[in-house]
Amino acid sequence: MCIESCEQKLFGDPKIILRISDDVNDDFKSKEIYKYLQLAYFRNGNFAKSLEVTYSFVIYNPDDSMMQKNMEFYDNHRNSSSYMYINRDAKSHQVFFDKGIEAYNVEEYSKAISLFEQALIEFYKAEEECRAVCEGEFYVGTEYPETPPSFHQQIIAHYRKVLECYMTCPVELARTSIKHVSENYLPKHYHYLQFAYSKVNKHDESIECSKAYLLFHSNNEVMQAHVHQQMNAATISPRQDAVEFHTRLQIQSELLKYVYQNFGIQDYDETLLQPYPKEDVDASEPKENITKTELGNKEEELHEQNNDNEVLQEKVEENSYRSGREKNNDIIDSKDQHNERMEVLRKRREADDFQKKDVDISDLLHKPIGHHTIDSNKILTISDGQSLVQPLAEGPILYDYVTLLANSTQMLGPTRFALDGLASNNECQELIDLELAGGLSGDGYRGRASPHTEHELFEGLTVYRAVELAEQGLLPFRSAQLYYDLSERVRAQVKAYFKLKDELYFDYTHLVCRIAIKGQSTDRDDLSHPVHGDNCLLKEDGTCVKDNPAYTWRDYSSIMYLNDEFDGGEFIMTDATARRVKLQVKPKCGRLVSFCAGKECLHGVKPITRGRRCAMALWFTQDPSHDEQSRIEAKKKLNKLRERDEL
Ligand SMILES: O=C(O)CCC(=O)C(=O)O
Ligand SMILES: [Fe+2]
Repeated sequence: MCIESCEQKLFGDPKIILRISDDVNDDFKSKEIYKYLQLAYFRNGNFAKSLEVTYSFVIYNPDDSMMQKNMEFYDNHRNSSSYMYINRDAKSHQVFFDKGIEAYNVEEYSKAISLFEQALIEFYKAEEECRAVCEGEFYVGTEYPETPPSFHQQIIAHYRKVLECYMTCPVELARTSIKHVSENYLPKHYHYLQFAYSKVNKHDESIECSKAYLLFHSNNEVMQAHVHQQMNAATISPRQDAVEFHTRLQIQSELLKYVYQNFGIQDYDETLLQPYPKEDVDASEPKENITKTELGNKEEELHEQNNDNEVLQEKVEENSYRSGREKNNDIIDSKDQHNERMEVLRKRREADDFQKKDVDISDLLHKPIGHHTIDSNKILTISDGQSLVQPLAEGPILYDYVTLLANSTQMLGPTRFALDGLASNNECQELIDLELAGGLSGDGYRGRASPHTEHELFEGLTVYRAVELAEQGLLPFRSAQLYYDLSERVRAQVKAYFKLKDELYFDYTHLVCRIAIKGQSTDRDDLSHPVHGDNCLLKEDGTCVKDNPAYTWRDYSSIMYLNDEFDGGEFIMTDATARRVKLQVKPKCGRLVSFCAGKECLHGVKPITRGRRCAMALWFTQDPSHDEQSRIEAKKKLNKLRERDEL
């Protein structure tokens, strides 16, 4: 009642306020109105204004051929150099954002920071205004044509419309033309800011921005790596502005989903529920240089997105159109400024292209995936500690005799690490002897002696069999116990390093040796173990799907190597193509590699061309229903054997 009386005072009797038709509204939205306006200005002899309106229209509607022609007319007009190209509808958040990118491109990071920060303030202000408008007038319209809607139907319809309108706000604010919305627009701010802040040594602010970005795309490897890399990251929260926005967006989306699901609404636009769809991590290469290549890509994206703008702005010249200039200072480019900006962009892109260039994999594309790889131009070889900067541990190292060799960042992807010294030379030798004495040909592979390559033999020994043989007096009890204890040592370290809160269970414990078959192993181009993910099936198109018969419940994998007296046999990790090797680790006694079991950690083993390569391979799960039963049995037997020994 109160609102109504205010409105009546201000706008008069609501009954006589005519509703603006959808057609008129649409014309305003698509800026159709400018077509009339440009003609009116032109007829009136106000070329400057006519150009301004035409330009503003064309930026938004680049496909309109009639207005494009008008634009050409102005371009060719003898006085055109004296007119400015002004976008009268430039949104201030976008203006600040574009200028932020310009500053970033010329490496003026402090300036870029203040521009991006201002862009965020403007964005959130505009988003709030947008939502306020959503709460405005509502007409049920034609949705219930036959009978007038009931009170309850009207409420649902209104509620739905308001929520849908809310959800379109961030999308509309990222719109650059009638057909183009700058994808991922808001998160990009945080992406740029995290980089800019770290450049000016504001590391806490940088982490806040990485964490803000991760709210929108929790799988982004670059941001994850950035957060992991920082010791104090756990104590820093994501930016408050992003948290508030993201939380509200999620609530709105949940409410809208509820409306769709509970009021029988089937015909709805699913994209509305998720304005920032998941980033396709698979499609992007693992980034080796944190943020730089990533930002390089973003720039290109932005460049494309602004292309229409740039083509038009290229024709701009310094001039005397004072009033417009004063009014629209921020959105005017002189030709010189513009050319200079383009040159900086071009150089930057060239540098990034160079960085992005890597070994060509096209020759491998017709070969079955996983079986053949090629080393990246920038392949990283981890062979000993000295070749790497002392890494920052992402989680605690439990044993003082252990040294961290590489963290996730240094291993060029998320959820991985390597360390040295987890087993002594004597311990390694004892396990190798154990395998020699009790290992079975093709164990774990239905007895196939060469399950991965015809050039090698494969043998394995489970912890259960080791204990069983010890029980029968065929193997030393001590060695079986050592096998069990060492695997337990690895489990504890993996759980600690990855800071896992839930329990980590063994899924499978295997002592394995791969043996080069003499005489045929030197001239081969296959792998000892083809590239794969441990919980997914690698498809020809490079995707890795968590499906039967893969061990989909596996979460983490670890290999602890026992020796180095062989040729080849490097553990390798590839990029998402599964063909380009980005990283290789040379096995040696006590060296552990640990990594995620999924598609983000595609790995394999290079051919062993001489000798016998032994390792303890362990697969872990957080699903208690897959806790390795035979291992539990083995433990019981070990306890009994110990008691027997002690008696
Ligand atoms: O032995 C290695 O280095 C890796 C083996 C492996 O990836 C596997 O058995 O799944
Ligand atoms: Fe594996």
